[in-house]
Amino acid sequence: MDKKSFPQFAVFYLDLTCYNVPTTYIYLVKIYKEGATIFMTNNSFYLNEIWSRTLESIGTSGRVDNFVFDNFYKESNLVDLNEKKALISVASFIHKTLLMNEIDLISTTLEDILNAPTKLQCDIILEKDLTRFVDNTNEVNIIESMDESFDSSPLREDRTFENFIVGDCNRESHSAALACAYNPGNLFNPLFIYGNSGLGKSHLLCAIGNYVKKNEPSKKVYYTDSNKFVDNVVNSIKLGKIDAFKKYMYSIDVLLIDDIQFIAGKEKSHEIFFSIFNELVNNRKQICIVSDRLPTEIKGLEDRLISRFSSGLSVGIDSPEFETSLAILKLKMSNSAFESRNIDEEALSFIASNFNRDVRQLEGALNRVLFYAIEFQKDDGKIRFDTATNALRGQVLVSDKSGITVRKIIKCVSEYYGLTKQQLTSKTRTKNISTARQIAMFMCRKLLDLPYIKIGEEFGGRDHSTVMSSCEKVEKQSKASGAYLQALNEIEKIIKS
Ligand SMILES: Nc1ncnc2c1ncn2[C@@H]1O[C@H](COP(=O)(O)OP(=O)(O)OP(=O)(O)O)[C@@H](O)[C@H]1O
Repeated sequence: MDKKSFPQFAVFYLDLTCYNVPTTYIYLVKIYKEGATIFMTNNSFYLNEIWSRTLESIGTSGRVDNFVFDNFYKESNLVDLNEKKALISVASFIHKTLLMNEIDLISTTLEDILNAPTKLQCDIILEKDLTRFVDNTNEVNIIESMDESFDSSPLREDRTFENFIVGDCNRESHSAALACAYNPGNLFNPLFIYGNSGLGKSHLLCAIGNYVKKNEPSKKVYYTDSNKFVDNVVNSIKLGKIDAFKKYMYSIDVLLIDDIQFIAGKEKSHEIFFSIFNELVNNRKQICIVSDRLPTEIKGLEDRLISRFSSGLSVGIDSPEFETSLAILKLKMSNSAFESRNIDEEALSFIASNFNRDVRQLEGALNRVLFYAIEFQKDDGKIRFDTATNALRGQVLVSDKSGITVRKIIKCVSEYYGLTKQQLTSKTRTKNISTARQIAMFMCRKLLDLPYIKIGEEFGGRDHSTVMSSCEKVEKQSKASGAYLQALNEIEKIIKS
């Protein structure tokens, strides 16, 4: 062969008599200087032949209902085959589910037809996924490419660093997220972002993904919430593809996991995630995780995962303060269909100061005002303070009704024990002050469901583990002493009054 002129073509014949197939199997191979690819094959004649014999055998075996056979089996095709694996394509997810249930029958029949010396692993793929892997010149590598189909969650392209408003509440998490996106795998690994619902954690996760995809398109980004991850683990185990799933996950460069708290209690997923975690971190691949609480506060999470999650950087994200809320509202206005509506600063300030528990609440209040304005406003179209207060009247009352805040809890508990508020949040450890402080922390957890870390911050920057053990002590003591329990009940009543 003249080695200087590439590409060249060669024809190979494959002897299939061991499989009792009379068809000659021909490959037209395109040879380059660096290697070769199969340019064309009569693969499909051969596969059709095998598959029609397999179906005939299944159809006449009496093991499948005729209706099912006509509607599901006959609609399938054998699209690839090698000595270890067979790949069958079907039209819909329902077909796939039904045939997966009968995979043993399919594989044993196929093995019989082929007179296969070893066991065959059969996989079922949707036709629509198949087209992604096949082009008209190359029919190979379908089986290898199948592993691409492990579902991720959609990465929201509209959530970027550019449209994330930064303030004191989220500065640290924003900087850490940006640093990870800029230099994945090398700075903080894993990055763990925690905070209450609606504060922008998923937004930051998507922003990391979008940034990497834009600036380093060769890197493989995978975004998933932990429910989807658990589904993938369960399905992969069911389909005998867990090794393929792990292999696929090992190939990811940036793994973004939302709401990790939902993995709690799912033992098998813990195990799989643990090995994926170690593999990625050891290979300097970036992992970013978000949760509504610190790893140590997630009940039902294995210790080894807690320690892995805590081994990188954990950053919190808080409720937006007034200025950040105002800036977010202005951004949302400029991006909304109501961009042209004129809303005055006072109306925005009203929303920013009354609905800033989280950003979702801010967005909801703004939308309510905008729709209210369209529905009821008959003046010059400018949305003013009174339009906003009218639109949100009921909502403000509702949020005012409970009225319980950390400040109120500290005030009530300190008054109950004849202490000052400063004593309650101080470092003093005298018994009566410690007892009152523990109760106040416990009430913050019970009545406001605040994360331990947040309670710690409110009580003079205490460690979350101190808060956790204070709450446990109060619970224990309330079970041991009737008088203590009575005091607790009285305090709770005062706080709620
Ligand atoms: N700083 C911010 N700037 C602009 N938009 C923000 C900001 N923070 C949050 N948002 C917006 O608020 C909404 C809720 O944010 P997101 O879904 O990221 O919250 P989350 O903390 O992940 O909540 P959950 O835990 O419930 O999933 C989204 O529309 C997001 O774009």
